Amino acid sequence: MGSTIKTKFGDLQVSDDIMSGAFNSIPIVDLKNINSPDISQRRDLALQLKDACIRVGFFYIKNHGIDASLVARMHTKAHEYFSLPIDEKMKCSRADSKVFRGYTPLLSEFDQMDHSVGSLCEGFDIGYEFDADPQATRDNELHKISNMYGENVWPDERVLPGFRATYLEYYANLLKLSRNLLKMFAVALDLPDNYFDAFVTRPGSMSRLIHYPPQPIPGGNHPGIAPHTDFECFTILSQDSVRALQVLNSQNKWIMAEPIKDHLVVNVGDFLQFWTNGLFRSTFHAATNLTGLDRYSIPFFFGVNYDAVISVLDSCITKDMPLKSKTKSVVAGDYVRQQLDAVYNKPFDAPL
Ligand SMILES: O=C(O)CCC(=O)C(=O)O
Ligand SMILES: [Fe+2]
Repeated sequence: MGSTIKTKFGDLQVSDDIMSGAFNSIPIVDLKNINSPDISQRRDLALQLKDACIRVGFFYIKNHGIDASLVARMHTKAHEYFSLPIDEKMKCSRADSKVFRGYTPLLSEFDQMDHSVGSLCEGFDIGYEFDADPQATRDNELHKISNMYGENVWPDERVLPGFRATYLEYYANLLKLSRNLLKMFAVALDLPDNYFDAFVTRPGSMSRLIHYPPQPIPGGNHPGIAPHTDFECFTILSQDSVRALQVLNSQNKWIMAEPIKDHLVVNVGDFLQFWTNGLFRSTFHAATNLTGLDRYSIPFFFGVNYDAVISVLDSCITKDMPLKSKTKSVVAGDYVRQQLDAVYNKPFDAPL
């Protein structure tokens, strides 16, 4: 029993079983000491994160400091947005954006290797803007730095009052948490805790609201999002109480990432996998909503400055772990554009 999935990193042989409820296999990390003045407590946290990133590439976080009421308000705004008439949603069409921002209707995004079946989800994407970053330096015109910076598109304030303000507040809070977490990753890699700071002064981080409707034909299993890895450093996901997210474990079995109240889900993305020469796993995951209920999720994809060059860390290239990728450096914005093009415009014809 099993099947092969074609991925951007090559073919994967996966078991068809879904181990449901097995969230013991996805560790829970308590972030209460993330800002502790006691360096030994922070180092202990960094080691827990390191273990999760090496073994699984996925973990839940609790005591993360994102206010439950802010998360609830954001989910309410997502419901309100997706409940708008399609004509109103299409006024924000992503297809009109040069930087992949705005509204993507049902069945309009694809597996990066195969565009034959559209995903059963609709999405609304935003990206970095100075107003979403209380720490913004505003010392440059972003669009001159990388062609991945650009304008966000927003629904009319009269149609959806408070939508923009709530999303920017949510984004700003997630940015702060992500910059903090990245410091812990630096410690986990035996680097100074500010090692990555210069990479994230204007981080190319997108966030999206996603709505997965119930299966149109009861009993169907149309994928909501095909197996993929995320592109950036890591993703912080808020899912509602409806299950759908599955994670491929190291035995290539799907594990259901059950929703846990007030916890967020974090997964390693391609940049951290690349930086660490594969030590941290950018784990394949997918979402299919079989519940008969509407499901909403809100990923925040924490990246680095789009103009930043990411080079494999020397400390992660050893005799036992020679360089795994074809190239030693990538420009962040170029990589993300290439990946998003394969989702929306033209599939990869061969693995990377
Ligand atoms: O909705 C989810 O649970 C996962 C979404 C996801 O993996 C993505 O947008 O990259
Ligand atoms: Fe993802």
